[in-house]
Amino acid sequence: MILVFGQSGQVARELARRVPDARFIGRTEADLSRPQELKAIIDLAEPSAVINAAAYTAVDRAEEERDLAMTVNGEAPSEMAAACAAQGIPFVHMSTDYVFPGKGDAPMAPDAPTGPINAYGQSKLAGELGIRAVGGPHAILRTSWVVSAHGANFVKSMLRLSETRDKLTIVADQIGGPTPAGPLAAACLAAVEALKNDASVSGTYHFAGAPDVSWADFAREIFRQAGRDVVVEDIPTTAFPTPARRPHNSRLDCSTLDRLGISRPDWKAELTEILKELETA
Ligand SMILES: NC(=O)C1=CN([C@@H]2O[C@H](COP(=O)(O)OP(=O)(O)OC[C@H]3O[C@@H](n4cnc5c(N)ncnc54)[C@H](OP(=O)(O)O)[C@@H]3O)[C@@H](O)[C@H]2O)C=CC1
Ligand SMILES: Cc1cn([C@H]2C[C@H](O)[C@@H](COP(=O)(O)OP(=O)(O)O[C@H]3O[C@@H](C)C(=O)[C@@H](O)[C@H]3O)O2)c(=O)[nH]c1=O
Ligand SMILES: [Mg+2]
Repeated sequence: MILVFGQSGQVARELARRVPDARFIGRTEADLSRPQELKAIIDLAEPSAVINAAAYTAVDRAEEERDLAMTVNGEAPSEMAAACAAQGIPFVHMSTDYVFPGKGDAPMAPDAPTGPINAYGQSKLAGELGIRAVGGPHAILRTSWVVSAHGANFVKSMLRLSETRDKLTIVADQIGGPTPAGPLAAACLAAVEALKNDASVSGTYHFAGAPDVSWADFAREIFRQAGRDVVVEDIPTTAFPTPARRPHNSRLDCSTLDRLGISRPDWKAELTEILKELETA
């Protein structure tokens, strides 16, 4: 039995579709702000693998709640990794493009130097370092710009804004790969299988949708596919002030994914599926 931390989040819901017999632990059963309780939960469940799909993901709010973000994203995953290592079972975790400073325009390889420029990124980097320090069989999948028919994400924000606006200004100088949560959940499961067969695939991987685009281009494709008549105006990041700084370059070099037997998903095709799901919801 696979144990999943997270229940209502984007990736947790997509995992539930693919492995209905996994056990999903929500916030009421395991609060990641209390990491010291996680080992007992894992020990008691005796899972064959653990996937952590829970995280503090409110990027702007994290600037105000640094300690909470650090506990949930930094300490909790390290505790999970330690419990998994003690049992000798695979631990799969997700991290983010926001661990990088985002300079230049070349895609970042998994071993490129990190240097987060916001509190969320710092907390996610702490989680990565903790998991690696434990040293058990693990996979860290760094992903970016996750979207799905559920939860809070850019696709749903854009559709909501289009109800009241016929023109939007969207930043065009932050570039990255929008990542559909369904294929990301499948990638987590592929990582579990790969680790079961061969623990030497342990390490950090990049998994993002292709092709890389700006948020403005992403918004235009959302409105095109959804048939919404909204004009998107390109603006620089400086014209859209937010509490958290965001990296300009979020391109992830995903070329080592073949070690897990997977490749980058085509986000435009997946967006079509997400919009269909939202229409019938
Ligand atoms: N969303 C994105 O754009 C990106 C996400 N990632 C990473 O991918 C992974 C999955 O993200 P995604 O599915 O989008 O995240 P969501 O924000 O959709 O879901 C996060 C989940 O974590 C849960 N959670 C938050 N705080 C706690 C807590 N203290 N105790 C227990 N559970 C908690 C939330 O529960 P509740 O519903 O009760 O609040 C929610 O179910 C995360 O590791 C994230 O950092 C990486 C790059 C981009
Ligand atoms: C609503 C809106 C957003 N924007 C910009 C702000 C921001 O740069 C970009 C995306 O906005 P969001 O609030 O969705 O971005 P954000 O929540 O920071 O998304 C990030 O979440 C975390 C969890 C990650 O790990 C990252 O990979 C990334 O997905 O769009 C505009 O330019 N105009 C607008 O009208
Ligand atoms: Mg957000």
